[in-house]
Parts: sequence; structure tokens; C-alpha cells
Amino acid sequence: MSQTVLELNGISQAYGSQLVVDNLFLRLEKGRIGCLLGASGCGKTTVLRTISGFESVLTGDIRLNGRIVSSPSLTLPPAKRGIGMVFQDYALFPHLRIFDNVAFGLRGLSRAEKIVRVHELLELVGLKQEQHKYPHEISGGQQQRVALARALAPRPDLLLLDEPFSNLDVTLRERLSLEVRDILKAYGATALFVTHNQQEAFAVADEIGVMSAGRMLQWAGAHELYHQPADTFVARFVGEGVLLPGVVRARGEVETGLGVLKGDFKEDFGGGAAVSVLVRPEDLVHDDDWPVKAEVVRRNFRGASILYTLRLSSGDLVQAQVPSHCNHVIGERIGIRSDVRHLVVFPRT
Ligand SMILES: Nc1ncnc2c1ncn2[C@@H]1O[C@H](COP(=O)(O)OP(=O)(O)OP(=O)(O)O)[C@@H](O)[C@H]1O
Repeated sequence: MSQTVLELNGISQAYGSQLVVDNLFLRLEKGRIGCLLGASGCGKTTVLRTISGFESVLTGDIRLNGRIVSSPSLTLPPAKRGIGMVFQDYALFPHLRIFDNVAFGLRGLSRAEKIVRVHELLELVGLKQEQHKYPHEISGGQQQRVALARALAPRPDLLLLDEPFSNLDVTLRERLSLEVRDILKAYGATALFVTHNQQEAFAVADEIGVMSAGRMLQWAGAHELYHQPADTFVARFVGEGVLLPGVVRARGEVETGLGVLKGDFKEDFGGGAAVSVLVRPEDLVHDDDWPVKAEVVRRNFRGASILYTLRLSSGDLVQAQVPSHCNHVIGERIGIRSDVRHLVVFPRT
């Protein structure tokens, strides 16, 4: 049976009169990796600081393994929470060797036990060979893996990671984020990390919470967030594509600039209702035999594919992801066919 490690029940937090976390709920099961995803300033770090006990809550409570650690009348000190932290700047001790950095938080163990534990962790993050080096003698990616090993060493119930990859270059970021996921899974850790980078969230997390202005808009797996966004903010924030204006013709049918799109959608809009339909770039297929033509207004070459921004004859813009051997110039008219598998429809405001 699954066991809930972390629960946030309607927590709020403010700096002065500015509410930065607003009635936030979240539940993370043992062994799962969660992620808070949102633009800068939406309150992600404040939520982490509140979970770790550096901030208190104004409303609601935080439970770790069922025990209340924060409520308006209680803030258990950080050291008593059994939480490990990894920061974006690694925060390694520059004057300690890698071995001693990892051993730092291990209390109550004999020297022999410490050696076994540190070696186990360094093995896990693939850095046993580097144990005698100092932090400045290893790369940024390696330093972040040491920070991870150090945080895991005392066997925390929960690991919190604050923008753990943001100091690394793009290629390393991508590789390390996958490596970190493998390490956390191999260890069976329960972890919550924050990022503003959705590719990172997709690569690492089992569940992602999209935040805006201190609120949690949706908490779901990457597939669900992408294909069934809860509202237009999440639809725009996660992934690419457009919200195409349309009018409901009948149940499951919407008239748009791409023609009539058909498919089930949850909401029961009446005929004639003005709606927005989410159209992702992969929902459109380049097909010059198709009668619907659109004008190329922008192109973004991505190597394997080109993301075209196209103007329909209705004047609406859509985006299409097309294999990059289909090379078209701005101003050209190309055929596009919609291959929308399921309709995501919102009331148009
Ligand atoms: N110590 C503080 N005192 C006053 N206001 C603060 C403090 N820390 C953060 N804030 C404000 O609270 C809001 C949320 O900040 P927070 O750092 O939690 O956001 P974030 O989503 O983590 O942003 P980033 O991705 O830029 O780190 C912001 O408007 C920020 O300016």
C-alpha cells in the first residue's frame, strides 16, 4: 500500500502584506518525485522553505509521514524534520574533500560505518574515484552529484531540491537531470524539486504541480498536464501550441479556422458556444494534398523538426511541428491537416 510522505493541506504564506503562497494542497507518496513548476516569483522557493521549516505557515498544515510539522501554532525546526536539501549553488564545503563533504551530516556512526555509507553514496552517484579531491577540482555537474550524495547520506525521509540544475550549461543540465532521476529512483528517495524549466520537470518528475501567483493550478503527471491541462494558463504554460477560437456546432464538434474538429470533450457546451480549442504543434500534419492551406509567418529550425507558425485563411495563427526535410520559406502557403486526437476545449473569454 502506498504511504504518504508529504502532505500540504491548504497552506498559505505571506511576506508582509504580500500573499505568496495561497491555500496550497499537495500530496507526495513514498518513492515518488514531485516538482513545482512555475515562472520566477510564483512562490516555489517559499513553498520549499516552508516545508523545510525555514518559514512558518499562516494557514493549513504540513505533515511528514502523518506527523504535523507546521501549522499556524507550530514550526518544527528544520533539523528535526528529517529532510535533506540540495541547493542550486551546490553549497559544498570548499575546504573539505569530497569524502568529508558527504560524511558531514552523518552523526552517531563509527568511523568504519561512515566509510561504508559514504562509499555506498559515492558509488550511487558515480564519484567514488573522486573522493579525495576538493570541490574546485571537479566539474559543476559532479559537484551537484556530490551535493545529492551528501543530502541522501543521513537517509532523509524527504529530499528537497531548489533549482538543482540551473547553474549548469544546457547539455549538461539535460544529462544530469536524467542521471539525478535514475539516482533518486535507485535509492527509492521521495523528493520534491522546484524549477521554472518544463523540460527538466518532464525529465525528472513523476508528478508536476504548475504554480502561478502562489496557487497550485494543477498537480498531475507530465502526460496529463500536456494533454489535459486544467485551464488555459496551464495549457499555455506547459508545452507549445495555440488556443484556437472556435464555435461549438454540436456535441463533440467545433468549427474552427482548421475546419470542423471532432472528438469528445468533457464540458457540455451548448451549440453556438464560443470556445478555445487547444491545438498542439504535433496535432497538425503537413500535407500538400490537403485543401486547407496556411501561410508560413515564422519558422524555428530545431534540427530534427521545424516549428512553423502559420496563418490560416481565417486569420488565426497555429503552430505545426514538421520534419525538417520539409523546408519552407516565410510567405509560402502549405497544406495542413489536423490530426487532433482528443479535443481540449475551454470557454472563450
Ligand atoms: N524574504 C523575502 N521577503 C520579502 N519578499 C520575498 C522574500 N522572498 C521572496 N519574496 C517574494 O515572494 C514572492 C515569491 O518568491 P519565491 O522566491 O518563492 O518565488 P520563486 O517562484 O521561487 O521564484 P524564483 O524562481 O525566481 O526563485 C516573490 O514576489 C518574491 O519577490
